[in-house]
Amino acid sequence: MLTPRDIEYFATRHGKFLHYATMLKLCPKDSPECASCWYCSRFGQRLLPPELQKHFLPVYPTAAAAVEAERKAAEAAAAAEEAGEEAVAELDADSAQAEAAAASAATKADEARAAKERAAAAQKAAEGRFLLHFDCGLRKRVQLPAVKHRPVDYYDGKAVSLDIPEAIQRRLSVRSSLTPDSAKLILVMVGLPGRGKSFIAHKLSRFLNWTGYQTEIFNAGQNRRANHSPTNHSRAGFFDPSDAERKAKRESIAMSTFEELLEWLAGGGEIGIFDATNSNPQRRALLVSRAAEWKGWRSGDASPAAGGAGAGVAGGGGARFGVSIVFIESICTDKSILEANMLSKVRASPDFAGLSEEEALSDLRQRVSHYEASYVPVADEEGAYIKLFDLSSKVTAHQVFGRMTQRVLPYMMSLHISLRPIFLAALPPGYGDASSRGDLSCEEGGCSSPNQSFALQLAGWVGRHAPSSPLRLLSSTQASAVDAARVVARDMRRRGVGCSVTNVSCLNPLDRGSEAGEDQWATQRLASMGFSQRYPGGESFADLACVLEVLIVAHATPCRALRAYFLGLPVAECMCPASSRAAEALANASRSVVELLPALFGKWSEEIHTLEERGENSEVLSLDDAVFSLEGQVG
Ligand SMILES: Nc1ncnc2c1ncn2[C@@H]1O[C@H](COP(=O)(O)OP(=O)(O)O)[C@@H](O)[C@H]1O
Ligand SMILES: O=P(O)(O)OC[C@H]1O[C@@](CO)(OP(=O)(O)O)[C@@H](O)[C@@H]1O
Repeated sequence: MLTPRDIEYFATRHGKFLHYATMLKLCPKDSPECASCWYCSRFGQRLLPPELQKHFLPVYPTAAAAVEAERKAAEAAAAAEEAGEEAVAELDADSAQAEAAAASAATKADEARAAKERAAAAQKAAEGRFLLHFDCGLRKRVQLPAVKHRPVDYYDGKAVSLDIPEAIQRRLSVRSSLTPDSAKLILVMVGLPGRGKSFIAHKLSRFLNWTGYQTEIFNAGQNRRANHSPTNHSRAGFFDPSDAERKAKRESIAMSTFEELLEWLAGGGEIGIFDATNSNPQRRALLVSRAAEWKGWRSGDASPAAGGAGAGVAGGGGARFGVSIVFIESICTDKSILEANMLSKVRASPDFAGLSEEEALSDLRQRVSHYEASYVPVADEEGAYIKLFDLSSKVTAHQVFGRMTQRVLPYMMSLHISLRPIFLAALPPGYGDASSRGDLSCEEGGCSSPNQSFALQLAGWVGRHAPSSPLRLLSSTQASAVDAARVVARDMRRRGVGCSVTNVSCLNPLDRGSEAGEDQWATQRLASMGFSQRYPGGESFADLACVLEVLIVAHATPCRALRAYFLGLPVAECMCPASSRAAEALANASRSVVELLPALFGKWSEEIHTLEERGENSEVLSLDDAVFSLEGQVG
């Protein structure tokens, strides 16, 4: 059964969500799009399922107008016919009067015909297009205003000239030369030591892998440490730019690391992150020209004519892959941040093993001053870049185009280094994942008891374990999760701890499409699905990963997907309960909370907590606290 939230969910994911109404633009009948259309595959071509009609008030402004016009036209035609008959009847009595009546009847009949034609045209225009006005209880009923075209400014309706001024054309050609969706992307880190380059690279890699792009980091420092003795290659002197021999060695290490990256891209990788200081324009120019001449051919490959797995081919003859380079530069001038960064670096990096903290700090400072001597920030002429200033308090972007690159920018803007634990609480089966989407007993008339007891247990656990600072609680928009969040929040506030609750539909469970409700093999199937494989008429893990931007409390699938993100594990693997104890805890009825704890370098560790049979505070929470009207959610 479909619920209002199904549509809200659909609309949110498919980007056609208008505040109070959802616009579904259905495919033209029998068009090729039908085959790939989510709506068509689920509901059949252009048919509004009866269960949907039951839950929503369908308002078809154009179609309704057509029906209404048709009704009026029929009325007018009937009236005209009647008037004509009356005129004929009266013809003998008073021919002049009858003639007038007949003329008026003819006019009315003409009007009726015209109205009918208008109605038919409107009906045709409305075909395949419905405006669903839904009344889901979460949102107020609104009557959509009739859509009427009116000029919005003085450009409206005026013909355009196709002669684009030369200056604009020049800009546009640069723009379009940068826009092609290259099959491969190289992110080149730039910045002095201790500016968070490796930290950012790790975060980016985890995020991009999570969203489905094969991403790998190639770190020049790591190569140096692996292939050269630490005595001669770790101390500050090795980084002295005036020492030609050492400089050449550093260049050679960097370029061979870059070659490894290219090699990996040729083997199927999609995004390579090159982690080194890349702190001067000469080095960066070298990387750009090497990537430009590289076409994805590995030394041992057969001739270009043999083709290959290369997707989006950019560039001319014989090109195998298109590859773009974007510089990611971290600039930080805040002295106190830098001091803290230096400390964390000398404590973590093997370069400083065997030195006291003081010696290590002094060596690192000297290394930084060597780099400062030749460091030049990335300039516009060098190509595309994203620059982060002082912990992303300012972000600038230049020539950031293309599908993959555009994924990176919003992530960079929201990147932060604050440390806070994250608790994932998955609702027990029967509340989302295990049944069909939205097929919840809670949905219609309050919660069933297992859910209440889970909410009480969770509240009790949070009361005992959560910090005394305000808690931010995110839940899905499904009633069971909303309920649980509300119970926890009430309890927190009762204890005098602030708790804000946000309900977000992107935390709703994975849509299992036509397989919803087939629970006996759901877990098995879930475990064997690939990252991008979709449930028939439903969604894939990739779809889920694409919409999750905020974190916590919901149903098993989004919780497991979030855990994969934080721990940098493959989403498909984490969906399988057998893959780890934590995955199992988020998949079965064990009623657990998985705590994700920030570790060094933006990494995370996890702990599993099992909720006790009865929450500590269950006695003070009345069941009425857990049951509430969804209407109350609307401000
Ligand atoms: N955008 C940033 N600006 C400044 N410092 C950052 C930033 N991001 C992370 N950091 C901090 O920088 C510290 C050192 O990071 P690291 O990645 O080793 O630097 P680098 O690779 O540039 O030498 C980390 O402890 C991290 O907290
Ligand atoms: O070749 P450049 O661009 O100097 O960058 C590589 C160097 O960057 C450093 C700078 O300190 O990276 P990292 O901090 O990641 O270890 C050195 O270890 C590494 O040898």
